Amino acid sequence: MTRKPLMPVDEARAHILAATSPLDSETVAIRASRGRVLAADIRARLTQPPFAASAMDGYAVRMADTLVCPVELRIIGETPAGSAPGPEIGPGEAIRIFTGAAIPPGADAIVIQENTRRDGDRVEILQAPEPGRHIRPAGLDFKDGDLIARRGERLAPALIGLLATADHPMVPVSRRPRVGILTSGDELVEPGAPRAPHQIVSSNSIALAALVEAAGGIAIDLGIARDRTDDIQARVKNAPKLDLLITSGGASVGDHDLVHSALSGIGLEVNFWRIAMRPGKPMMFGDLKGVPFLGLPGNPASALVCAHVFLIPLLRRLMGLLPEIPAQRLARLGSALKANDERQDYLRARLTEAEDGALIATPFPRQDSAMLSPFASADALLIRPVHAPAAEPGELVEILPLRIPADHLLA
Ligand SMILES: Nc1nc2c(c(=O)[nH]1)N[C@H]1C(S)=C(S)[C@@H](COP(=O)(O)OP(=O)(O)OC[C@H]3O[C@@H](n4cnc5c(N)ncnc54)[C@H](O)[C@@H]3O)O[C@H]1N2
Ligand code: MOO
Repeated sequence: MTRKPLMPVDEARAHILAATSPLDSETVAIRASRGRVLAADIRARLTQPPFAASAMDGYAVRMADTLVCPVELRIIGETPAGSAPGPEIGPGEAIRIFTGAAIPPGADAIVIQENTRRDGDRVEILQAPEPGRHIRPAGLDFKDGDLIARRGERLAPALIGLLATADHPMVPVSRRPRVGILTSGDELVEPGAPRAPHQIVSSNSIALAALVEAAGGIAIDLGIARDRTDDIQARVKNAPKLDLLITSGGASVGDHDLVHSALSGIGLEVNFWRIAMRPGKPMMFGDLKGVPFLGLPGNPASALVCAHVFLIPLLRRLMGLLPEIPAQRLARLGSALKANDERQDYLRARLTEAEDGALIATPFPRQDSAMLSPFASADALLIRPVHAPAAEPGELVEILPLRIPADHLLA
């Protein structure tokens, strides 16, 4: 039996991204916006700081009075943060001022209190300030109407703070993708449920749901379908409204691998099936009556590798996220590797640091796609290109970090 050549990983990802588009938007309170993705450019609604402000506790003075120090000035008022600016300072005068307070008219420098000696309503300036020293001009951070955030940016803590500062109590964000996750297999039972000796505990939908939620989506569990066409179809048909359907298992070529035929019976149009990737070869992508469909292999490591390589970019696309700085990094290989075949390999690997600070990626010796224990302690996926020649320790290799907090893990 001859087969079409397997589709390269990059091509498969490009197909997925080309076939999907960002979801519509909604408005949320800025306090509830962490991890969401801006659906519009945002402009400042005020100038920040709105007034020239002192950056230190001390005395507002006129430069002209402090050219020769020490010099004694008369204190004509006191301005804490939150008060209206003090009266205009005339020659020989100063105002006691605190961090964040408005600079009084006439003042053009702040002398920090450590450089003064106070005596009643008089202050001795011991050291001449520099012009404008410790004064934050109005608009130092941004001005009213400035573009301060772009559509497609993820709302991380600093950006949330910026938008709050710019007087935005509500922000427009893209809707969180609703992702239905269907598991299939007669051998599977939920954790904690009674099971026969020939059954195993289902983990894929749970791990995938965790990844979907971490990436900013809403995971909707469609349960475990038995290896029967009608059960697979019924669970999909009865699902609530979805933006993406994922299945795990039943993607391969065995007599009980029914996902393709069952979903084709209810309108699935396959975009591609089988890719040049290990693990993950039987992955499928298509469209089920307008809902994108990603059929992941059942082996737990295969499902999760495919999720990192395809599902996360797909969720990013649905949320309209701007392209990120490529997540891939270079590391030194920690152990020898054999030549690779026609499938791009994603090896679960541990990262350590060399004395010079460089990363060293050492693949786990066992890479069986049924094994989750190496995956759970892996720091990265080490990517072996198609037909890569044998490699020696120390050679540079590409890795996809799993633990460095990328923005998709902030949600
Ligand atoms: N003749 C061939 N056989 C297989 C091929 C092939 O090309 N020709 N491909 C192999 C590859 S590669 C993979 S990957 C698997 C994937 O097969 P399926 O997607 O059909 O997955 P299943 O057969 O349903 O399950 C595989 C394996 O994973 C376990 N599993 C399934 N779901 C879960 C779950 N939710 N939680 C935990 N474990 C799960 C299942 O019990 C099986 O052990 O096919 C190869 N075969
Ligand atoms: O793709 Mo399978 O995932 O090689 O085990």
